[in-house]
Amino acid sequence: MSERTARPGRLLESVKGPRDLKLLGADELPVLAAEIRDLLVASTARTGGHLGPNLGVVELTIALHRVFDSPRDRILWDTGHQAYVHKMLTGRAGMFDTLRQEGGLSGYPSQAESEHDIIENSHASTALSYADGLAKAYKLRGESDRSVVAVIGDGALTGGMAWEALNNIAGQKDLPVIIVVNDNGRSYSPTIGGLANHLASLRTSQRYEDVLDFVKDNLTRVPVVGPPVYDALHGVKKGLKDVLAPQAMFEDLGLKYIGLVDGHDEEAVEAALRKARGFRRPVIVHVLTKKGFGYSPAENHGEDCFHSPGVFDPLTGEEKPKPHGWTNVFSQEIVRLGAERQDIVAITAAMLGPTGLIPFSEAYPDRLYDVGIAEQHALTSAAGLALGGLHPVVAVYATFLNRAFDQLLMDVALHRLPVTVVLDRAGVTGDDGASHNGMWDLSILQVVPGLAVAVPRDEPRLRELLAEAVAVEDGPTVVRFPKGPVGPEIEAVGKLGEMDVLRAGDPDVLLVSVGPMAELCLEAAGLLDAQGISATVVDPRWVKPLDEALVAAARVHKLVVVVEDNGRVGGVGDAVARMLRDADVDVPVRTYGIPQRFLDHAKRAKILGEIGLTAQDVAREITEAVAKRSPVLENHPAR
Ligand SMILES: Cc1ncc(C[n+]2csc(CCOP(=O)(O)OP(=O)(O)O)c2C)c(N)n1
Ligand SMILES: CC(=O)[C@@H](O)[C@H](O)COP(=O)(O)O
Ligand SMILES: [Mg+2]
Repeated sequence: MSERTARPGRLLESVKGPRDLKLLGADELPVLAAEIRDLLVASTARTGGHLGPNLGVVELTIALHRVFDSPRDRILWDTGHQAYVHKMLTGRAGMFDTLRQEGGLSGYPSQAESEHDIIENSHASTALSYADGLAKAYKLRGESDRSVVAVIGDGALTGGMAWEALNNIAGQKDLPVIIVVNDNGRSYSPTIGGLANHLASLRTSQRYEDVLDFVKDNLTRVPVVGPPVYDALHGVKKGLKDVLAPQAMFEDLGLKYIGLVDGHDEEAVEAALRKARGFRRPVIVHVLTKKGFGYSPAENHGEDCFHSPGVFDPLTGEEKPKPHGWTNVFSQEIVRLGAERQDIVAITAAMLGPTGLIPFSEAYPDRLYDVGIAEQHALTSAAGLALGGLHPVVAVYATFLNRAFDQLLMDVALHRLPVTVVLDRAGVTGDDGASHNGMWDLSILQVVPGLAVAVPRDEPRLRELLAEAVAVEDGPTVVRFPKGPVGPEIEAVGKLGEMDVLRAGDPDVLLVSVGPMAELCLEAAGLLDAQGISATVVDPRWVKPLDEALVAAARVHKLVVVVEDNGRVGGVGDAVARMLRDADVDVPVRTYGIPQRFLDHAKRAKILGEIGLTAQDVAREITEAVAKRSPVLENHPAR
């Protein structure tokens, strides 16, 4: 590839929208594709982002925008992580140096950015349902000439919602929904399950590999592909078609099927899409692509084809090393616990690497279940495993647990089953925007009877609380921790019931620190001290159920303050207030947490500053609150 900048190349620069794209000649498209790949690599190298998935859909996206008339026709991207190319072709190529930066381009489709983005997704397997609804709406409004195209990956196709939607779409013969299955054989890691095995048996056909290699060598490495190359290419493709049977499965469901289509042959994809558009009924276009295509460090990145690298060197693909993080600690500890306890099994919903379960899967391959992007199934399957005498540990991002709430409530908790849910990426995550902040779990989990929730403040506490969680055998447990590096170790100076006292104070303020908020709380306590306000800092460790010792502690303080990296509504702060109310303790309770709104993408530290989750903000507000209630403190010489 040529030298990379985060600026679009000449041809890409000239494409201000799909209309310009349609004017390009066939000979210009490989050049455009190469420029898009250059920009993808250059920009994600600087900002991090979903490189592999986007490298794989370059030709597919070009073809989609040449065939359909967006935004009148609607192109929906399932999950939305692979929409960078779509952004580039809809007038946003010049903004890629701002990708995932504050005020810059979002990493997912965004209505605010473009009329070409109608859904703001990023949780997987939803696009077919949106498409179903949109197409029904257009039909009812007499706009059936509009096409609705949903692009869904083989990974997202493992999600239950996708199958619920397929069932609906297939049942409506006059609904012009085009489902493009972008089949690259991978989620983060290879896609699992019966469907995936079936697709894999076609993909791994040697003939097909030959085609991909041929395309790779001839189509993308030269700026312009001449007729001899295409002739040869189509010759090979014809051979391929003769050998591989179409997917009977989709046709059996009642969907028209077009495939297999070589997703890196732009002309072939265009032809397939035009044919699909002509049907005016539900149709599947089965496109084969290679994740990371055209950038060898991604293609050869065995673990996940550079699904979402952080900052990296664009020339070598070498990633900036990540500091020791919470996920690593969990990763090590679950392996250790697995050695002690043969009944511990682990479950991931298609996120083996990101949740730190690779070492567990290597140590105990028979005790690891990747269930696909299927969080709901993960929880109820865990219930089954527990009913069968095992102790499942379900490792999932906090934001994705939202989907499996009912399963946790009814299938696990109602049965008082020993399932431990480990929530990674809890709290403000930042770069991935509104949908990826883990800011709801501590609120929704409050209502689950019999569930115990632990929030470790540092590495030793994560090890300790995880061990305590898997030791619980009469009901479910949750352990939650944030994204990123684990902070300094904070030793307790005493105990109040089962709570750790991190700082002993006089009876002014009781600071209840939730997990990693301990650092902030101790700093705030120091700032308060300078103002003549004494703060006791406690870490409950288990935030559900709350320790009864909190009631006695609250009674002897003038103000109780709860600091949590979770939505302010319904979280630990509200639970503390309720507990004190129920115990007739008349002391004001303040909660510092995430305001109840969807947060724009930015760095975590920046967001925390903006929402007032800093030691300075918390100390200042406490000082004001205390001053209002205590004339003695108001007259303190420090102020
Ligand atoms: C409900 C949900 N669970 C997990 C994820 C995390 N996730 C993001 S992309 C991805 C893999 C998607 O695979 P696929 O649809 O095949 O797209 P590809 O990246 O291969 O193009 C996963 C598991 C998610 N976005 N949503
Ligand atoms: C699209 C998606 O849901 C994930 O790929 C997400 O972007 C991962 O973020 P992390 O970098 O926190 O693993
Ligand atoms: Mg895939």
